[in-house]
Amino acid sequence: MLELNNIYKYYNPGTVSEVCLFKDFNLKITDNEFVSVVGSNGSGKTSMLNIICGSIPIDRGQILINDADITKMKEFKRQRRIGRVYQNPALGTCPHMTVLENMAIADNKGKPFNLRFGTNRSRIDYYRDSLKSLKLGLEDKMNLKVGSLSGGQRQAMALLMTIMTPIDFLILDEHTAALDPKTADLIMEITGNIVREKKLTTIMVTHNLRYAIQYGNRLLMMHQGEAIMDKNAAQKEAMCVEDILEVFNRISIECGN
Ligand SMILES: Nc1ncnc2c1ncn2[C@@H]1O[C@H](COP(=O)(O)OP(=O)(O)OP(=O)(O)O)[C@@H](O)[C@H]1O
Repeated sequence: MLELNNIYKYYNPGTVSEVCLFKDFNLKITDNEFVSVVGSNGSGKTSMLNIICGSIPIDRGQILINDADITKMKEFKRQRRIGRVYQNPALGTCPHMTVLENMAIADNKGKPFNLRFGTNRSRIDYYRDSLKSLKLGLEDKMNLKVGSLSGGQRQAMALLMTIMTPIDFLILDEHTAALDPKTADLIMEITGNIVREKKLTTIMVTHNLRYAIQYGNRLLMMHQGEAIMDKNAAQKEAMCVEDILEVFNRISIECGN
């Protein structure tokens, strides 16, 4: 269980451009939930993910994972339990290293660094099988530099590398936004399979309302630092894209847009 309790977050505090984004913000995400998060630009989605991952500090409040207080835990330590895939496929992989080397690095995340070649025949076979499961032919490109792969192939690899070591949470930060529609569909299919097979608790921020409806068992809508809509699996099941659009329109009228 992940808990954000009574979170306050200010940007540029004490200046003329001070922004209070989160004011007593609360959110609980239970194990095996797959939460789709939607919301207008600037509603606080990425800031919420950054707070969970420890990429930005909070001004007040508490972050708990399974009752353990991680509020002060550094980002690199949280990364052992929280995997994150970004919008930019280049962020999750190392372009100058081969597919095999990238896989080996992900496999050895958190292990002590040494100069031995960190993989062996059985691990290579395991990487090949894992890559094969993506159905992108990457198992035949293990000696190619990752920088020569397409954005979709790199994003699929980034996903695979994120779940190579056991994690408690998978954070997807608009991870299909930079891909063409067909590749985005494919990455979402791979995402759905991985989340189901690994039973990962997942938070997916997306502007694609179709994905928000189709994937996940909970739907959140953020607005001005608040979760203004929170639908459980059954309620979400009964929703369609037009229902979300209707809420978007209502709040934008209320805001005078
Ligand atoms: N580093 C920062 N300094 C100042 N203000 C910031 C900073 N990061 C975010 N903000 C402000 O906080 C608000 C929320 O931003 P955030 O990026 O979390 O929104 P978002 O919902 O992820 O938006 P988008 O859909 O455009 O990615 C915005 O008003 C933004 O300008």
